[in-house]
Amino acid sequence: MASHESALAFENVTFAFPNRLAPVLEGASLAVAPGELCVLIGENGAGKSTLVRLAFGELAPDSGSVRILGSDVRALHDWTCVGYVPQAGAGGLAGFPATVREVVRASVTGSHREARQRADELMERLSLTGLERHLMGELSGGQLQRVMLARALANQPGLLLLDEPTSGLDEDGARDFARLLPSLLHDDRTAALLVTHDLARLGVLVRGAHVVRLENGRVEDHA
Ligand SMILES: Nc1ncnc2c1ncn2[C@@H]1O[C@H](COP(=O)(O)OP(=O)(O)OP(=O)(O)O)[C@@H](O)[C@H]1O
Repeated sequence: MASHESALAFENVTFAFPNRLAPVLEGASLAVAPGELCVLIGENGAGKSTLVRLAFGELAPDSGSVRILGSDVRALHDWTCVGYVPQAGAGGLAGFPATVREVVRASVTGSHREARQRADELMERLSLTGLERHLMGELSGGQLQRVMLARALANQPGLLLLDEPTSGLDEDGARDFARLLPSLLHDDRTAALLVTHDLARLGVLVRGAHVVRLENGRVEDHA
């Protein structure tokens, strides 16, 4: 598939931190098609977080290009087409004095009615029904992470970036998250890049996914 049709495309990307001689990425290429779930694995220090930071345009490649939905990330103006789910606990919302409904609704752009409908739909699909009036501080780690996912999907992004979304969750929390994610992506044709070192716990999710490995600065298909 040509890169302009990919939800996320790294083409021959090389990147080194200024204070380091060895590049973290060295000719790395990766294409995530619309609607595709791509799981990126790799050893500690392989460069997974660096790759995500390049996808956000927070770091710029020394050579090669990073494109999101056809636009070079440096020229991307409307970031509502990208959703982000941080590591469990990293969202910083646990102590936020707001209810689940307020947090999800406030993430939807659009009219009051649209926001209410979309938030209600997301809370239902993420098994948050019944928790709408709960304060963020009253939720378990798994419930909090599902709220983070609802927020990230609020505006039907074309691309979702998830950085170790299940690390720090207990078994049930990780399993629920992995069970819910694929159908949500599928229904909205949302592409996703999910970074993890925890393939085993993502069982269900990984079965339908394109799994790639970052090793020696390059991205290879995982056998
Ligand atoms: N700001 C920085 N300056 C210099 N080197 C860095 C910086 N950030 C990361 N590195 C180095 O870049 C390499 C890749 O780090 P990165 O955090 O991207 O790996 P990772 O695959 O995400 O690892 P982990 O699974 O441990 O999170 C490592 O050698 C790391 O020490």
